[in-house]
Amino acid sequence: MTDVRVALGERSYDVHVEAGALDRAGELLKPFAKRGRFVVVTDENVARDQWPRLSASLDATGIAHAIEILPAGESTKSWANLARVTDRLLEEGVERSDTVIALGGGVIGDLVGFAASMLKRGCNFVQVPTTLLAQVDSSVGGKTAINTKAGKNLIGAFYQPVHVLIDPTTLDTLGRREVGAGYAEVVKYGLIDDPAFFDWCEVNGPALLDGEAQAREHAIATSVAAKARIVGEDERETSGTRALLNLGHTFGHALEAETGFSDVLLHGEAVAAGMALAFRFSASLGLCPAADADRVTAHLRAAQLPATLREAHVDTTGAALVAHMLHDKKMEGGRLPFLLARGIGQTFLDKQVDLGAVERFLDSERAL
Ligand SMILES: NC(=O)c1ccc[n+]([C@@H]2O[C@H](COP(=O)([O-])OP(=O)(O)OC[C@H]3O[C@@H](n4cnc5c(N)ncnc54)[C@H](O)[C@@H]3O)[C@@H](O)[C@H]2O)c1
Ligand SMILES: O=C(O)C(=O)C[C@@H](O)[C@H](O)[C@H](O)COP(=O)(O)O
Ligand SMILES: [Zn+2]
Repeated sequence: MTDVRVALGERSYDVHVEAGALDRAGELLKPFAKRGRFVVVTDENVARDQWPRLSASLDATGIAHAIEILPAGESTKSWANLARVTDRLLEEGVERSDTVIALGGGVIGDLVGFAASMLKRGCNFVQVPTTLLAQVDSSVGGKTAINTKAGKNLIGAFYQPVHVLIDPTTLDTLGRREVGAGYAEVVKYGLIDDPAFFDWCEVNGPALLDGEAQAREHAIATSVAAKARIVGEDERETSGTRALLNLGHTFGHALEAETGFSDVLLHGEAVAAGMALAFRFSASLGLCPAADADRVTAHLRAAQLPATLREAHVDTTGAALVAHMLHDKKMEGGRLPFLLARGIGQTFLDKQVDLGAVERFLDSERAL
């Protein structure tokens, strides 16, 4: 069992990690059920595999509940579903001091968090993440959003949950491909500033991907602690510290846009390819040893994650990918700050990157 505090003044909250916590959720979440009632939003797969556990626990504690079940997948992060969730919360008579539960992966967490930020100008929400990606990354930190025609997460808000409840055993029903996608965001913490954790991933990644409980819990606890520390330092991504969490995402979001935010390329898979590209781009600029870029590429491939444009199912020009990047939220004064690396565990934000060089690099990558 681990508890991590996200320290944000009056918006501080705890992230509670405990195997089996979902079966005790009624008791653990009771303090947030102000009127003895929760509205839970989830998706169809989680409704089938994990909702029965939460619902039984709420029943056992005498907490009334209503549930809204959305379709699964990235396309659920849409204006239409934002309207559907907010309409349902209004129908259910949710008040500002009530708490909505987001039960699911990053898609549900991002969408429901955004809906909660808008409902009567903000009601409480609890994240109960059920994918590895959501447990190590998206449930913590308060970035909420939907996708639009122009790109990824372009409409959203910083809006913190009041609590995060993580039960690693919910991952027992998650598919191998989705576990792999979450693993990319685990590896990210090692690559950002924790080379010893990257070493740990090289040794223990296979066990984690196989669902070995100890490896899984260590990865979740380490990732949540890293994310809480970074978010605590720079909640709204203004100082440059939080931008480190965007390693691989400028390339990755462009790859997701190119594949139409579809099942062809999951977010975590796009991030894996994006991190490999960021390391090889850094090596091509002479910033990072080629051996480190090779090590990153090899580790992601060993985890069956894509590490090249071809492996990410993207066959387009550097210019087309850079055009997607111009929507990146890090754009500042017409320039795009890039996350580059001097080596494993030495990521930094470079504000002077020439987009022409990015374009030429991506064109050269098409041959791989
Ligand atoms: N807010 C943030 O800080 C942040 C961070 C990282 C990623 N994200 C966002 O998260 C999203 C990706 O999240 P994701 O990878 O969790 O995808 P997801 O939410 O689409 O879940 C992946 C799939 O797994 C299914 N699923 C979820 N839990 C399950 C379980 N326990 N058993 C069986 N099936 C289960 C879902 O139904 C879905 O089909 C992207 O939109 C990304 O932009 C946000
Ligand atoms: O929490 C953050 O900050 C992150 O950047 C985490 C990322 O893994 C996540 O995908 C996030 O949603 C990307 O944010 P965006 O601002 O680039 O949309
Ligand atoms: Zn991400």
